[in-house]
Amino acid sequence: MKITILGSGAIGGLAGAYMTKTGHDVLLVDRWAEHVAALNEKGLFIDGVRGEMTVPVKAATPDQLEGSLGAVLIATKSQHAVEALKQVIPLLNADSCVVSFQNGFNEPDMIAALNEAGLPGDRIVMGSIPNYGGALVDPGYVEFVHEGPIQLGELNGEMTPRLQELGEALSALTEVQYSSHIWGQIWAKEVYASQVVFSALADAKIRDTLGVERYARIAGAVVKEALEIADANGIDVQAFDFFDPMNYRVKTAGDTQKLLANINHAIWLLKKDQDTKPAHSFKKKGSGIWWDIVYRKRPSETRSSSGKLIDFGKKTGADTRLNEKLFSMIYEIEDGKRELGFHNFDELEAYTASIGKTLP
Ligand SMILES: NC(=O)C1=CN([C@@H]2O[C@H](COP(=O)(O)OP(=O)(O)OC[C@H]3O[C@@H](n4cnc5c(N)ncnc54)[C@H](OP(=O)(O)O)[C@@H]3O)[C@@H](O)[C@H]2O)C=CC1
Ligand SMILES: CC(C)(CO)C(=O)C(=O)O
Repeated sequence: MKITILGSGAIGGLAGAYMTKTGHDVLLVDRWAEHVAALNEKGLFIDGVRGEMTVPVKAATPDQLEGSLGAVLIATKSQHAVEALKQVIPLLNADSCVVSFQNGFNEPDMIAALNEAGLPGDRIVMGSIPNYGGALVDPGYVEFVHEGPIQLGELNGEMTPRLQELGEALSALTEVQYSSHIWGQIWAKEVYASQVVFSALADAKIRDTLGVERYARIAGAVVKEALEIADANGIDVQAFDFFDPMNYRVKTAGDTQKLLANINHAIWLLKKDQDTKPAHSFKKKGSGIWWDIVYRKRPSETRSSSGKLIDFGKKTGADTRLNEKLFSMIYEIEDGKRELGFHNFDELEAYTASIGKTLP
């Protein structure tokens, strides 16, 4: 199966390297010209949870694309998903397969862009959520930060030959979980993402933010509200390895303990592979949101992914105040109007109490 990956950073780069290594015909595409040059000259260097290796890969910039692309995986940040897709629309046809291989509610916008070009978007687009983690450190260098499965599914829930074929190719990297409810899976990652965004209010390790009960309680309240936004939209939010929505439907103090246990379990899952690698000093200490703000010094994908959660909430009249406050604090940090730091947690804690959303 020929596979073209648009956006070959942490997520796209790792998938592309492992699939290439097992003999698949993969082209890694990225708009960062130095990264593409390094990939072609030296291959992709990977370190982190599985040790070090260099994988020779084929890479190109988007303007070099021509001919048939095979299955297209879009692994940019969500704010770049549609523009990445639009670049390749002239090379697609009604039988093409395009996978949103990233976080965020990207599929409806991708379908709309394809429909606008006269292509059957709902047939072409497939959904996915990668749950392994990494960081694009330098051109040609990705740190593999934690293990995790990939969820993959047709938007109509069917098991199709192309889904199976792509799943088999991706299993060169990690476990592929076929989902008949991929939209509920995508929502689950976005609901959970509210606590990921929360942890980026300070330049600190996840264990020092979500790992502290006082802060985990605020994060839990934010995720609880996000889940209520999903409920208001009639979404069947699915569980995944870091997150079980059942644990966030809090009514009693006992329920809060279950929620805190879920957060601790997520931290354990994200960190367990790193704990066995004391020789490697991990560069990525927080989430992808933290990585963009602190390490790459640029806006994260919060506006384009979590921002849409607020739009979904407003459309259905759900209460979005806590998530809106949190995201506005991140936007202020990105716009240089607010400092990163633990004072942000104090402010959000006070706001949570002021609107009566402190967990019991
Ligand atoms: N990293 C992680 O641990 C995890 C990430 N995810 C999700 O996966 C997605 C990808 O994240 P990640 O791999 O970290 O992102 P990275 O920033 O590491 O990589 C994305 C790459 O795509 C490039 N790009 C942007 N627009 C285009 C375009 N139009 N054509 C070609 N290349 C383009 C970017 O270039 P430029 O820098 O110029 O924008 C960048 O090099 C995100 O949605 C993220 O939330 C999910 C689970 C874990
Ligand atoms: C799962 C998690 C939090 C960790 O890699 C992620 O999706 C990210 O870093 O953006």
